[in-house]
Amino acid sequence: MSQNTPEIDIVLNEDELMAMVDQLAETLAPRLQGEWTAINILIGATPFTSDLMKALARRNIHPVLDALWLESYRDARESSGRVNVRADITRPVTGRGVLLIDDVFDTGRTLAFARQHLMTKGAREVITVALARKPSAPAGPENVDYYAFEAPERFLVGYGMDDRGLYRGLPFVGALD
Ligand SMILES: O=P(O)(O)OC[C@H]1O[C@H](OP(=O)(O)OP(=O)(O)O)[C@H](O)[C@@H]1O
Ligand SMILES: Nc1nc2[nH]cnc2c(=O)[nH]1
Repeated sequence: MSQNTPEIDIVLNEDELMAMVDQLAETLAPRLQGEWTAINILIGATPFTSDLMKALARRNIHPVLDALWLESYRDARESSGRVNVRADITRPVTGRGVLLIDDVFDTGRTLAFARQHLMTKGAREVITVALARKPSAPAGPENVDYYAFEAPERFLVGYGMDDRGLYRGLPFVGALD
């Protein structure tokens, strides 16, 4: 990488990522029968959502795809403690199952907010899925329902995850100090 790029340690390479996403789709497929909406939590979950949707489609599962733009970190490496809605979903979810898709589950605030937001809109049930789960993330009833891997307690970048807007396009998951 260029001189101005910090040292990024590879946590998961592209092949490992694809295998994990495929395994998640295999696990989720039996639960996604009937009327489901998959919601990409913008911006970070976009590459993961794209690959998960393809893996589900290969299993003949075709949820409606929508997006919910939430923001709580902006350019910081710690949560602001508030979740702001920058743009809401575009189709009703009343009576539908909702699969909320996020890249990383850290303090759990974003998915807790999103779950409540979708239940208030009348979703029949909400399932949460994240690519990565931090070891310090909430357990018990606040836990994410499904995740692909337990990440190190470091700041993750790549495969959608950013540092001040950078590195979302990296095809692997990396960690910065
Ligand atoms: O579990 P939490 O502590 O809430 O952290 C997880 C959230 O943090 C990031 O969002 P961010 O606010 O940085 O927006 P982004 O998706 O645009 O990067 C990430 O995409 C998750 O949505
Ligand atoms: N990019 C990025 N965003 C996060 N939001 C919560 N945790 C993280 C993280 O480790 N990396």
